[in-house]
Amino acid sequence: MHPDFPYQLYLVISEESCLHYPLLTVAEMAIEGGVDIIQLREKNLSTSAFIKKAEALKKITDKHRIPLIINDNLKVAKAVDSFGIHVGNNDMPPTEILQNWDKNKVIGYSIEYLEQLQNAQTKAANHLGISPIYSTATKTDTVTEWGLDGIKKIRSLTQKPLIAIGRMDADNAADVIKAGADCIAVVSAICSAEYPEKTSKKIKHQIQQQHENL
Ligand SMILES: Cc1ncc(COP(=O)(O)OP(=O)(O)O)c(N)n1
Ligand SMILES: Cc1nc(C(=O)O)sc1CCOP(=O)(O)O
Ligand SMILES: [Mg+2]
Repeated sequence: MHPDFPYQLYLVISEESCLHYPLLTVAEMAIEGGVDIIQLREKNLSTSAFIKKAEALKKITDKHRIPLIINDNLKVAKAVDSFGIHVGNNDMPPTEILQNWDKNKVIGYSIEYLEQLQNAQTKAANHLGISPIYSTATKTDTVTEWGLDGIKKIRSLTQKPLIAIGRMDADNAADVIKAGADCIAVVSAICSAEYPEKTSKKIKHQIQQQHENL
């Protein structure tokens, strides 16, 4: 486990991605199954509707004492006093977030190009999303498909916590951890599962087993 990011299974959730139950139900089931951290990623809500949903989700994450990350929107993150925010190359950059939010807040930043590892945004970020490991129908505006070799390369260039995202599931989680990722981020494998708790448990087990072997 990375000392600066003691989370192994990261749920990225939106209402749209939840196929069998409402978002709050999926979140609670996933936490029961071992999810350690949750990001609320609502790309089509107004800021006020995003805040309402984030407030409802934060009640659950607070109850279970796990961190809530807000995708993209600093106003929402501030309104709910979230643990942190996740941004990519088309969002407010980490350096600007640092200037406009409490210094103890946590910033995640997506890595799409190797050159980003040398930039000021990576330096300002607390952890990095490897974006994506494998191409996925859940997010189609991506550039690099990093694969296992990409994870190894990025691992050799930075000590920051690495979050693997993009078509992650129980079948590939162990290989991704073995390649150097610290944490696995999941949307559809959990949100579209008939049994989100059982699926989360399965993925978490694969991650933990692999961490023990390293
Ligand atoms: C953990 C994690 N990693 C990467 C992303 C992608 O962020 P971004 O590149 O800003 O794309 P959108 O999610 O905003 O579409 C993420 N959200 N979480
Ligand atoms: C939110 C997100 N970001 C990505 C990136 O590559 O940066 S891929 C992605 C969606 C991942 O969904 P699934 O687990 O269903 O493949
Ligand atoms: Mg973004």
